Amino acid sequence: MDRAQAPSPAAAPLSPPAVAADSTATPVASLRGAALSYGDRVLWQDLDLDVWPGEFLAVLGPNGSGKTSLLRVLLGRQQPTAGALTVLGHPPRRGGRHIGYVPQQKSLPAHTMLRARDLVRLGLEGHRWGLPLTPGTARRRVDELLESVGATSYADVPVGRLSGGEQQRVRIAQALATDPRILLCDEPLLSLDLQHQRTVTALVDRRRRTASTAVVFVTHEINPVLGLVDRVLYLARGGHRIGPPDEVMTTSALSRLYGTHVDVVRVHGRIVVVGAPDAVPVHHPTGGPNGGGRP
Ligand SMILES: Nc1ncnc2c1ncn2[C@@H]1O[C@H](COP(=O)(O)OP(=O)(O)OP(=O)(O)O)[C@@H](O)[C@H]1O
Repeated sequence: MDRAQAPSPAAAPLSPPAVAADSTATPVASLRGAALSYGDRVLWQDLDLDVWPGEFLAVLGPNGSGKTSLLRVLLGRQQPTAGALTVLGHPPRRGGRHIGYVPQQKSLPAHTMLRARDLVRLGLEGHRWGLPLTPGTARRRVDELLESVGATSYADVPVGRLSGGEQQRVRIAQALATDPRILLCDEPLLSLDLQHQRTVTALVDRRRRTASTAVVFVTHEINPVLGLVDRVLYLARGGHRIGPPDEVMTTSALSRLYGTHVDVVRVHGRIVVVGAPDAVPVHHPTGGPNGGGRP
């Protein structure tokens, strides 16, 4: 598939989704012509995207398609190879304020003695500028954050002893400590059972509804968040497709993106993708007029 046939990567910035119907809203993150390559391997390119306050953007794609790398770019931990990018009106930089990050879940070592409240406190202190919080204020804020995710009962338990789902709640409390206007979540549902998946998605959804925090949610599985998603950004083979789930999660859209026939079927309200290649073949640009075609 060459670039002329590439699935219409948004050529112009997209309109705010319904959730951001306020015409005066400004995007919390904007990418124009953004690209990321490692060596001659293009993960994504020509990415034009505005993320709106209160929007729930799901980022999908096979292993190695560059989902985590996109979050790293938004966090200022990775420079895009091309294009322009702003987050909360500025070029992203490490430790930026009002950006919450829930990293990909790795079980915390069993011997970790940090308690749940210590992790949340780190989130609170790590992002503060100016005068430090008084101990009483910090403690109250930590308690509020733990309560907001239903983690009060294990606030003083070392996190290494918590279950995966409990640890995930604490991570979300930590991410909310920055009072984020954009919340970046990297596969927060991984290895959680259905009940914990529901809890985590409900927490994230509540935050965006009560505080208009934009959510960029990397996931392998759209079904647990299907009812919440405003738009999908699907990355594959160095290309991408952006739009509402009904436009992106279709046989024709994903077949074009993958360059091979892929079936997308809906069964009992769930979306099942059949035949998508698991991993991303390495893509070498040929250096054509649009920055490189496909092999
Ligand atoms: N610093 C780096 N240098 C070179 N290659 C890298 C670097 N960081 C990531 N990669 C490669 O870029 C590709 C995309 O990685 P990334 O973690 O963004 O993918 P992903 O879509 O999040 O994958 P997964 O679904 O498996 O988590 C991977 O093949 C990875 O090995």
